[in-house]
Amino acid sequence: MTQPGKRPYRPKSGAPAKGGPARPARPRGAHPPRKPDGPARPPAEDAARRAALDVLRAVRADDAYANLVLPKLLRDRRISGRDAGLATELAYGACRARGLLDEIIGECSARPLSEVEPELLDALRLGAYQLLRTRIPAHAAVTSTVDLVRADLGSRVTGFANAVLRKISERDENAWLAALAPDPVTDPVGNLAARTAHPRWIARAFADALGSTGDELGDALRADDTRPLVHLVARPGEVSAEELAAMTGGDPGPYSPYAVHLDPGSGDPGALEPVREKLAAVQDEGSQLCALALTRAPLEGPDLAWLDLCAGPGGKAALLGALAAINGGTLDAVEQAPHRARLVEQSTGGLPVTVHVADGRDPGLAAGGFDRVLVDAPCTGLGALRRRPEARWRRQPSDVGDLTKLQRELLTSALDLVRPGGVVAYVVCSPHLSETEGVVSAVARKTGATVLDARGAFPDVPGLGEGPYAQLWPHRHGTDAMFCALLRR
Ligand SMILES: C[S@@+](CC[C@H](N)C(=O)[O-])C[C@H]1O[C@@H](n2cnc3c(N)ncnc32)[C@H](O)[C@@H]1O
Repeated sequence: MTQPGKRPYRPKSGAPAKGGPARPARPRGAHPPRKPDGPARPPAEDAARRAALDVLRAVRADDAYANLVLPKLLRDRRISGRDAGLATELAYGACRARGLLDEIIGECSARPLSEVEPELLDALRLGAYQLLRTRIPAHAAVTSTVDLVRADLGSRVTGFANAVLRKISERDENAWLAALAPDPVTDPVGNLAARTAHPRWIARAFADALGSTGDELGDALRADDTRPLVHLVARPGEVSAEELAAMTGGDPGPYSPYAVHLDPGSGDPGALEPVREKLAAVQDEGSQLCALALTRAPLEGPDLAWLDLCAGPGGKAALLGALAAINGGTLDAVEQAPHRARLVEQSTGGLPVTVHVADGRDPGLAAGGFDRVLVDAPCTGLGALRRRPEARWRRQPSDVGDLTKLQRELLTSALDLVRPGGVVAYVVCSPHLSETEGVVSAVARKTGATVLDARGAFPDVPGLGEGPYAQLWPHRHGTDAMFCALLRR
């Protein structure tokens, strides 16, 4: 069974049959001989699945990020072309669908999942994903997975793996969902959470923010399985979006005057000449819009001193610094983590930006000393799940409480640092109402700050919500789900 809208993987015709006679068991830990000039490589036909399995293991055992581990692993093992495509589909797909895969594996396992050794469970996830969400023939999915299990764990568990996978293969994904997903009438959010392989609490958070438990909620959740286009930001004063589009073969973005969208498959954006020469950088168009919203809010009086209170790694600081340079102003950029502060220094080199390694809650800067302040606060990142395949299962509802406390403290500090009449933009990459409206309304109540209608600072962007906040969405705008509130002290 394939997901609607997903391009299924089709094995190359003439590919070696995986359902053929069983190969002799390879003793545990044994691999093909190491070539003198490189690392050990598994047989070519299994290189993709081996890579995908190693990514699943790194994500589980080391808390690694799949989208950082996989490209390195493909490079190191010299996996390219069709094999790299398959490895990517399997690794990212199995990470995204993990909760759903586990539920189905649990139904087919004679023992509880908590008693299945983690390395075996990784392999079962890889096999289940192939069975349920690709067009790889069932016998190939089962046999190749059992081969990996045998190579890594020995023959003692191959019978168990084989039995579980064969049982999974008796139904397609829709049939499993019909059996396992909550009833769509009495529990529409639970049903969509299961159908789109999201934890229920995240589907609930999206439903609350959208005011939808129906089609739009489904669209929002499905957007987390799409691969985002790469967006560039043209550095103001250096190059226009039109010039950058001509230099890169991309298209100007629909909303930000500095955005360029690259075609899928245009390769590593870091290798593009305008990016190497710092005329442009990779930045989601939604992030550009939120940084611009700070500069677009109406302001009376001086407008030269700007502050970015959570600046690392420096994407918004670079855009704000370039605009400040054009206006004859300056930007102070605060970042708590020293290594991220160094990234801010790198991204803002040559601009009128001063970087401070400090806690934004008490950065040691003059109270009331700034005309405009950006708080791009640490958050759950639920608005960028499409960028982090494993994130939806790693984040926990308990994360929200700690983060909202920090967010309230940072926003309160920003309102102390801005001058009377000045503007604060509060931004998070999450639509979770506790992190968005909850934080802003609590702080506005406590400090007496005025909440402005932020939508006016997003000209020509439709579908921002009921206001006074601006909420972007991947399924509406093609951006991350960024939230922006504007407050006046
Ligand atoms: C969402 S990121 C900011 C992204 C950044 N504005 C950009 O566009 O590149 C939040 C940043 O806040 C930093 N941070 C976390 N707690 C902080 C604190 N108490 N004070 C200052 N920075 C903090 C994190 O290290 C992280 O770099």
